[in-house]
Amino acid sequence: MISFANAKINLGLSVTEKRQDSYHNIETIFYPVQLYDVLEFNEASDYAFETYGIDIPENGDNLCTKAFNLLKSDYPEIQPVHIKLLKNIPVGAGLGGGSSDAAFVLKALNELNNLGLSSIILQDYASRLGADCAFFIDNKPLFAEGIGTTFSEVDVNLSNYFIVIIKPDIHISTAEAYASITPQIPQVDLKRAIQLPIQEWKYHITNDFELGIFEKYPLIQDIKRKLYEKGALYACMSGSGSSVFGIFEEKINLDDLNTLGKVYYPTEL
Ligand SMILES: C[C@@](CO)(OP(=O)(O)O)[C@H](O)COP(=O)(O)OP(=O)(O)OC[C@H]1O[C@@H](n2ccc(N)nc2=O)[C@H](O)[C@@H]1O
Ligand SMILES: Nc1ncnc2c1ncn2[C@@H]1O[C@H](COP(=O)(O)OP(=O)(O)O)[C@@H](O)[C@H]1O
Repeated sequence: MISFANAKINLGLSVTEKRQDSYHNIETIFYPVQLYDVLEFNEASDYAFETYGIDIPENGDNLCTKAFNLLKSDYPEIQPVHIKLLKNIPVGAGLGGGSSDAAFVLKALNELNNLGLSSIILQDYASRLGADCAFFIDNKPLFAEGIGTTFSEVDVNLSNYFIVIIKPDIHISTAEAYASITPQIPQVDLKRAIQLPIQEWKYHITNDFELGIFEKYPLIQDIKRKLYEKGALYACMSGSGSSVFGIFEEKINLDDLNTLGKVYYPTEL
């Protein structure tokens, strides 16, 4: 079996409160984008995991293995599997690649072993692997609050626009980004603001991580500025960074910005 685990961008993000459990409450809109990791699952006598493509900094077990172990601990009947991951989504980019891999492993194991787990149950397992992970179960645009795992529907469709993502050679740790932020009550109702014409988003929709991250890494702010200079209707850092996305009315080639970072053009498979 082959799964294509896509990335996400955050259309706006407010960090509203620090919680007792050391996490933060946030408000954001998760939007899936067509930039993919590839996961191949083959029958095996013992569990095995291999990765190719972009290097993943070691930080304990890979999230794919964590996902396998988590589900196996509750469902011992799960068959061993050999997982091959082709890593294309940049790491430490705010694109949720690791979380997506983990969510797609949960979904694949559910299917391969006929476990019949519902979306809600899979979301619960996913949220134990990472706050971002639960969104990738249903993998459709969603407004998220709480730690990013309480969802409600949102009507936003960018399929007629062209999205470009630029990832500078900067790795940002999510935990570090949260540690250096001062939570505040949002000035704007994101769910309402997203209903405005996209040309107006830049006046209303912000990402609270930008302030601190731009100060520390001015290159990331330069990328956002460049995207507007090139005609983006809206540009914003994704999640805790370091990638920045621009939404354009029409297809555009931004290869000349590759001195600032790697330029990605997410497209349907
Ligand atoms: C900021 C966001 C926005 O979508 O994504 P990224 O930019 O990393 O992709 C998410 O909130 C990231 O979610 P995720 O990357 O899954 O975080 P986790 O692995 O659960 O947590 C990593 C660390 O980030 C902090 N953390 C995470 C989520 C949250 N709501 N509050 C937090 O304070 C905690 O210190 C935690 O130990
Ligand atoms: N399959 C995976 N892909 C990417 N990162 C992974 C994976 N498994 C574990 N990780 C760890 O998760 C960290 C953050 O991953 P990722 O989700 O790509 O970043 P971001 O928080 O920017 O969305 C990495 O630094 C790495 O140590």
